[in-house]
Amino acid sequence: MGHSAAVWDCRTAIEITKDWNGIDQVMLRNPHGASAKVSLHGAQVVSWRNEHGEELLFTSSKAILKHPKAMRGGIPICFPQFGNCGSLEQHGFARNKVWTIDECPPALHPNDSHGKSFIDLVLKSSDEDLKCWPHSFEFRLRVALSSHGELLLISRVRNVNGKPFSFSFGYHAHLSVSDISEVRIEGLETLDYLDNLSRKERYTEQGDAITFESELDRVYLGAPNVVAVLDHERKRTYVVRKEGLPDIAVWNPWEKKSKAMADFGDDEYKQMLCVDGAAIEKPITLKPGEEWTGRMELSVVPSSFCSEQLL
Ligand SMILES: O=P(O)(O)OC[C@H]1O[C@@H](O)[C@H](O)[C@@H](O)[C@@H]1O
Repeated sequence: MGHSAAVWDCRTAIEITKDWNGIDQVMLRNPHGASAKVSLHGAQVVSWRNEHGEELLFTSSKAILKHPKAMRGGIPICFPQFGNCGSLEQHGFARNKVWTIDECPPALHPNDSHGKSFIDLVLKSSDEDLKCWPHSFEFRLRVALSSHGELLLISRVRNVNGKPFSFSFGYHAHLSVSDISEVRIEGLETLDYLDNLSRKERYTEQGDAITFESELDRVYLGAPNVVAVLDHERKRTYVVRKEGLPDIAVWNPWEKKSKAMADFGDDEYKQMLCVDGAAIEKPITLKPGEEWTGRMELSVVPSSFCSEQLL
């Protein structure tokens, strides 16, 4: 029996199974056959498929699926540190923790629920976390799949500590692309960026789009809230929308670096592009009791949409 959007029952659109480590993972479906899978391991979105069943996120064929390491691919959550800009492990500890399902999350705007299948996850600082990062927090993540197949991630971080704390953050989205050499990013031109390949020095983007012909590892500062990733060969465009996240990080390790990484398959760097909605240059500071919200929405449109219509 088919479902129209009006009678679609979001409760039946969710299924809980186990991931590779026996940790729960949640499958979200929409009425047209699109799906998203979220592991409680790191609250990592590990799959996002369109209504034709095509995978839209990259996962390495050599991904190491061993708790507590985050799998190479999908969308790991980088918190409370993005990259190596602090004293914590690379990209922070949240991606290596087992989150729980949040049965009674504080309310979000009705638009973030209506017509969507979604799951709410929560991570609270453990005694172990407090040893390396002595700030009590509650991190709530909603992952939602809309009836049009868009993937929405909403992070809410609350300071439940007696003192202010600061953190950096990123949705480390591994997009699946046909061939990195054929891909361009529009929306970042003329921006300043920090180049991780030259000691985070600041430069200004000169090109009229970002294209790829070698390793690239940058943080674009004060980026617009909509960025388009055009994949000419697949004739499709990813649209990345963000709110509450000033920066966009862009990463592709290229051949030499990916070969040196145990969890990358041969030449797989060609099929991957990381575009992260992030808060990196200026960490977010929360006073006791304050909450921060950062959202990222991913959608895919045919490449016949020109970027002027999107940006
Ligand atoms: O190997 P990791 O910890 O998942 O990080 C992957 C990459 O993530 C990017 O965001 C960083 O800018 C890179 O420098 C880093 O190599």
